[in-house]
Amino acid sequence: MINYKVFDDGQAVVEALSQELLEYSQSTQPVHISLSGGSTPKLWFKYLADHYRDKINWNNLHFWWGDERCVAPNDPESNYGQAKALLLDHIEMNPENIHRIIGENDPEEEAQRLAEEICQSVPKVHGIPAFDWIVLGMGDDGHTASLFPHHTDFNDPDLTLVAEHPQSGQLRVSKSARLLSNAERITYLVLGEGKAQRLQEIATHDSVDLPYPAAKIKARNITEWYLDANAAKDL
Ligand SMILES: O=C1O[C@H](COP(=O)(O)O)[C@@H](O)[C@H](O)[C@H]1O
Repeated sequence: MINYKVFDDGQAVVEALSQELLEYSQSTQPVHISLSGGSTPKLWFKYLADHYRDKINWNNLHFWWGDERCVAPNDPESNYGQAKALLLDHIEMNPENIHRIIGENDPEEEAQRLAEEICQSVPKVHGIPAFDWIVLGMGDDGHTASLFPHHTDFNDPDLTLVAEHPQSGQLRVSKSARLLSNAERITYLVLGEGKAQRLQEIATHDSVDLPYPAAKIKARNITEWYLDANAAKDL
């Protein structure tokens, strides 16, 4: 049974996510959170900067990313650059708690460096780093992070990898399926009518019969989908 949380609109979705982040920030332990890239989280980042800047204890949180385009942070394609402009530049957060994927580095070396940083910083469960909360998006094609349909090795033993976007050929550094799946909690954040058909397909098929990483990757404990009414219209 897929755990859907459907809200009237995107604003209501990001308000709910912001409340979740606020609760994490009240923890007495450091909390490791992985943010999604792409266009969908823009609304959330802006909302956090506008409404939660002074409420959240940012320094209890560590921010990571699910994936990054192999570009510099000032490139409009950069996931980190987007989060910086919309959120990080507007809050007081210790720079040491911001673990960006360095998109301008050599991709293979960066994937290796990132895996080492994760291993050094994130507490392990079953011998694998276990993020407290991973927020992921879903592309129209069913990809998540930079794990693409028909191009993902779900048995890859590595924690990170270099992926090539199947259409554009753009290189990206991504968390692997193994690392994502060891999270305590995964929240898919999916907004808009453009995603409705893919969501309907995922809702009506067993994930083993689908090629979509977003359908297959589930957390150790909680896997949930935060949707607006447009995205959920065919469920
Ligand atoms: O998890 C993710 O999902 C998105 C999907 O992007 P969107 O533009 O449709 O919101 C992906 O491309 C992104 O890099 C990733 O972090």
